[in-house]
Amino acid sequence: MTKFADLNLSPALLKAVNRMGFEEATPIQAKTIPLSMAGKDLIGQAQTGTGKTAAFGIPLIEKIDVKSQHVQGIIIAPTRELAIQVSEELYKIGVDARVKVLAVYGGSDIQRQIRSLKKGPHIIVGTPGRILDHINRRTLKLGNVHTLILDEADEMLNMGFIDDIEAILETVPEERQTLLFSATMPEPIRRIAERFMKSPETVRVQAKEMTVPLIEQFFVKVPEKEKFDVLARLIDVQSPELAIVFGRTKRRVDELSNALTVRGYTAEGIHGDLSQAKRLSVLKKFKEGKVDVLVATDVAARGLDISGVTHVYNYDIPQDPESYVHRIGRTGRAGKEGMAITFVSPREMGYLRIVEQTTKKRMQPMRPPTWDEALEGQQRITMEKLEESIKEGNLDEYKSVAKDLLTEYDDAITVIAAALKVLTKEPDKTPVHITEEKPLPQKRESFKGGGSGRGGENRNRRGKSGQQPYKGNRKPQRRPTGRRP
Ligand SMILES: Nc1ncnc2c1ncn2[C@@H]1O[C@H](COP(=O)(O)OP(=O)(O)OP(=O)(O)O)[C@@H](O)[C@H]1O
Ligand SMILES: [Mg+2]
Repeated sequence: MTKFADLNLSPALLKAVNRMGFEEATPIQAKTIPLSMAGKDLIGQAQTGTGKTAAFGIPLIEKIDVKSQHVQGIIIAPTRELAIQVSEELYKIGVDARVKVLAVYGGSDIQRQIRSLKKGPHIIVGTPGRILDHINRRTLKLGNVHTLILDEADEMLNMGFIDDIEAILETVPEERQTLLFSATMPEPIRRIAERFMKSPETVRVQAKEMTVPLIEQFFVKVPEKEKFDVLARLIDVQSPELAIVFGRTKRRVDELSNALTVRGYTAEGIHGDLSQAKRLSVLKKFKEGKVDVLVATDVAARGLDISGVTHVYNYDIPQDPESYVHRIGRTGRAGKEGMAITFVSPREMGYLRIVEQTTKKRMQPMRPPTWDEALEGQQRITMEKLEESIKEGNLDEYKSVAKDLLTEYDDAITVIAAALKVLTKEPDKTPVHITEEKPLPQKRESFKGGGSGRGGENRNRRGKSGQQPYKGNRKPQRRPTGRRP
């Protein structure tokens, strides 16, 4: 175990890290902070939620000359929400050292950003498009940058982003330090990455699996038509504290969040077609617990750190394994438990295998809950609320009404049953419309190019009898009762 005090940090940084409640450095922090402080180029790969932000943030803050007015560090992130989050974490780390951090991202007032840029921030965190925009307007000059960081590096070097990244790199001095971090780093992308770096060291936190062991992983084989009812029942049974439902398309996200709302859940959607103001307000409500279910495209898959997310539902299985790793990584962060459930239509089973081969972790089959089981789940929530209320006491104002009721109807069981019924959100059967998505193009289930010893026969042994009933899955955290009306 490495203490931050053993990492040669300045007093201001130690103070900040303490205030943030970090007791020990996580493995990726312990391994990369010294290398990074020594000026090495690095590719850092470690599981989701293991503190990669502070792993690159702490050494960067240490290297900032606060007397200078120049931008000295630049961090590029794939989404606006992530850029904001990273800038907030860096602000917390650097506040005692008086390091100024600014987030620049699309969809927000550029003139205001320009005014902030004039105030001499030391570190810029931004999305590629907006950073380039500022470079082209000459409102952002990177000639004094000594450290460049790509958060979610594999995503940033993905085809969609690479031109922008190259254009940004051209304006940063050659003798910079370059740091790349992600939970995933497919080999072809790593090769691209090395072109931008000077004899980089790859630091991988050795883990058996690419995903976090504290996340229980399940799949439900379910025809497209039945997915929505299964989702609703699972939410009823498992009563997540906060849940994220990932859908494949923007239309899917809109339809799912509407349908969930119709059925009485507090759900909202987030995707790239919404205004930035809307995206931020949805996310804020979710963080505050005013929305229980966030329905999202992959725009929310990478990097977002929201405490209290106990369940991730993949309404559609993601097309590539990396996306799966990042999506489910929105739960099970910083040592907490979580549960991930992936819906697979029968024709998409091949994708499930490919995901498992990449993560080196099997998903357990789960049987969809029945209506009765969903009702039991909701009744359990009501019971928890009641028990809590009994413990709290303070019921005097209700006791005389209770006495009246019991005098009028002398069967106490009937009275309590009626009260329970009124308080319980019964699984709702209101019809909803979800447009059917075409399944992904079929992939063969067989394992090409082997080596892991996990051939098809294991998979075939998973008969129906091997499926876990939902009940066996303890829910990771109790939702504080009384959240959902
Ligand atoms: N040493 C530490 N001790 C305790 N908590 C920490 C420590 N370092 C970071 N954290 C917290 O852990 C959470 C996850 O960190 P972070 O978002 O950096 O993870 P990540 O590795 O970047 O994940 P992802 O791959 O999903 O982006 C954050 O809330 C962060 O503040
Ligand atoms: Mg991260």
